[in-house]
Amino acid sequence: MAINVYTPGCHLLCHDDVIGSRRVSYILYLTDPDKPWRAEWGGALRLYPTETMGEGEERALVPLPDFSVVIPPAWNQLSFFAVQPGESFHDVEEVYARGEGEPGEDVDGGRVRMAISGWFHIPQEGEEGYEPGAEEKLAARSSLSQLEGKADQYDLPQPRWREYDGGAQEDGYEKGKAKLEEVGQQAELSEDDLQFLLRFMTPHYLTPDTVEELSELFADESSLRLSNLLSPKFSAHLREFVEEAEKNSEIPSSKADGLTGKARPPHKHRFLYRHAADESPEQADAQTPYDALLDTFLPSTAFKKWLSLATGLTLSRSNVLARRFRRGLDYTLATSYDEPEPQLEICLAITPSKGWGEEENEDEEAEDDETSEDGDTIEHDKANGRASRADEPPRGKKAPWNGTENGDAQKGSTAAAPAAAPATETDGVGGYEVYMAGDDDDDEEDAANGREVTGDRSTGAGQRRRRADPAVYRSGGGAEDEDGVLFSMAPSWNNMSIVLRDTGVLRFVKYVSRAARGDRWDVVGDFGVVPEEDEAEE
Ligand SMILES: O=C(O)CCC(=O)C(=O)O
Ligand SMILES: [Fe+2]
Repeated sequence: MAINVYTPGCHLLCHDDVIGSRRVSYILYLTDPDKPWRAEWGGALRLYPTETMGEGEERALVPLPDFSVVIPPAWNQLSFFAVQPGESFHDVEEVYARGEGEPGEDVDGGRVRMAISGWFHIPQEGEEGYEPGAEEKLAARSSLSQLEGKADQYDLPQPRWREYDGGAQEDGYEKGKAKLEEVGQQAELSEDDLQFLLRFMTPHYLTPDTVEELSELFADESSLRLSNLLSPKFSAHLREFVEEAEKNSEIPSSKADGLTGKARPPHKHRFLYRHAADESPEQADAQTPYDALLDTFLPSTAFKKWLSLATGLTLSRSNVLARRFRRGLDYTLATSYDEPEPQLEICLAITPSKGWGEEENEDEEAEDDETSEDGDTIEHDKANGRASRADEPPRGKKAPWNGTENGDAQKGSTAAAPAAAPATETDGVGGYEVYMAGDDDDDEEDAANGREVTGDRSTGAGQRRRRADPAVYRSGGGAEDEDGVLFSMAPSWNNMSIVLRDTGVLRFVKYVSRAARGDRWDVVGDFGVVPEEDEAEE
């Protein structure tokens, strides 16, 4: 049994309450009896329907991305439901902050959602109705096992990997040329590559000096933040487009079918997405700037080449996805990266609205028309791009990610004593992306195997682990920020993060509060990294 108090900004993400032998969940609402709760204040208990996917061995129950039942709280109201593994998914709607000018005599306008909640369990040993093994059976079907098991195949979006074939053609390329010029994977950018990249990127980032500087920084940090990656001209077009698109509730569609959707299941994530198209359209001028970014620029071989040079890594394949996190709705829960080889992850922030807790950038785009379409020479760059070190504290006044992330805890299946997880004021409007160190158990295991967790806090999200002589083993304690945050970035316009993500590193996007001034927009890309030993054979 627990008492939870939700004040404006508080919410609880989707979960199924399954822990151990819980059978029935109940909630007794203790809102202010003298100020009847209003549905528009939020705070409703919302239930998610499930659907059965697959057949036979592949059969799994999966919750739909949207809730179907909404139960606003009320003084002295009792709600209860059966706890069913993989089925009893529910969440608590954000308690919305009072809008400007809305009446209300006290700070929260009376929006204090207090409730007592608890669980009745199946009969325990010695109790009437006790069935040996019943609890174990329940546990096996828990959402935790769903999380790791066969239900994954029904998750959306599924990765769509694009393989590169060395000299793959981009539109505007002279066929075959790139291939001839390419000596090894990390070849210099050809004149064609430069011409192509200059249609999108700030010229500064394409100069050999900058690329070299970036690769040195990256070697130290395993991560980079690049501001103003997109050229002023392209950025201005794109911004205009996204600002217009923000007025609709969808993600801008693609000519090809089946590329857009809503991420699910909601106990892992929810956001609108669009995959990069498999083929870049024949006519570039029929593209919106959003299409051009997603279908042409980021999946291009030229961009991969540049990324390879900027990181010193040999890259194999990519999976590019545009995302829109709608305020008051969307988030991702922390998920761990479990592949044995690290992967390179980029995120281009293209959120046009302000007020995300990051320093307010002056509008830098607009005027600069110098980056002409036919391509400036790289010497003629305006150095308005800026790379910063990953261990630099995030710019801005507050660091909302320094709070604990209990607001989004997947409590049902992982914690024994969940709390209501109220978000605090320092959470701001959310929407930021965070990389966090995974479970410490791994590190202990590594230590036992004579592996070292480097003690260097500037290592970035890579949290590189190297084999080390057990005699010089140092404990990982104090190695990273105390709260385990390795890297974070708030929504912003035209900034790119590049992070080498190691096995076990967690990543999530904090729920975007309805109080945000807009939605979080970004484009993310995952790139396969060819291990160094194999490079010779490539
Ligand atoms: O407060 C509510 O309406 C539901 C709370 C809940 O789901 C929980 O605490 O697990
Ligand atoms: Fe619950």
